[in-house]
Amino acid sequence: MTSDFPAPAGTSDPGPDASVGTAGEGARGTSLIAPGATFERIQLDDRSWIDVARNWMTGAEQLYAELARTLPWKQGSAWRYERYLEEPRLTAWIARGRAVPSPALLEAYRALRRRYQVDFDGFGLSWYRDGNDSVGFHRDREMRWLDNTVIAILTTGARRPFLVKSRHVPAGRRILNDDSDARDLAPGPGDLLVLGGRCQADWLHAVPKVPGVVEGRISVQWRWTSRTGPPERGPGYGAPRTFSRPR
Ligand SMILES: O=C(O)CCC(=O)C(=O)O
Ligand SMILES: [Fe+2]
Repeated sequence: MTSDFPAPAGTSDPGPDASVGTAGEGARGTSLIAPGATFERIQLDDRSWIDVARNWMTGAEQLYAELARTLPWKQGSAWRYERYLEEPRLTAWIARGRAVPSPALLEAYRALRRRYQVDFDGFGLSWYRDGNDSVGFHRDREMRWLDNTVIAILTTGARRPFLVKSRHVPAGRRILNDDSDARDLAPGPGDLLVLGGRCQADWLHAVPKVPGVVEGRISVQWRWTSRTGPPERGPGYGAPRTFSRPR
């Protein structure tokens, strides 16, 4: 399974404002987060883990339709093969302190903050319109400090593969596009994945293409970094880089 290019969503530096917008707050009387949802922790290695909470949120199909209809979706691009290519998905970013577009997302944000006791940055969203949209193996390097991060990802819409694999595989074993060592967490609507510890330093993740899938998937991502350890250097994922000889 391959994607056009590795491509993490836009994240931005945390702003000074720790609050979230209140649009729609309290509009829905009942909780959408399952109070008794089970969190299974997958220990990838000593310092990297992923929590999986199946059916964490109810109503994720309706939420998909609402987000698809109402968010300011953008077509991102990245510098690849010496030119800008369109990213095969749409993205949206709701900065911290801005109104949250849906009460369900505000509730999710609050539940995550309570559980993980970290101050997440804004809301990132990715829309895979069908099985042709994807994001290749990558790390969320835009966060810069990857030593200790928490990245929560809520799935709405279709179930798609979500692959995770170590980035420390001996070069000889890393055959191009061989994902046989990857683990598929296959999150369905309402499922929550939380990637923590050194996941962004030592592990790669991807949402590969699935030919023939026509339903869309929207993921919502909340990110936090401890801002400890050495920061990432080098260009961000979309930045121009050229490998041709200088003229
Ligand atoms: O859509 C997803 O589940 C993952 C998205 C992702 O990895 C990213 O945008 O950095
Ligand atoms: Fe990512």
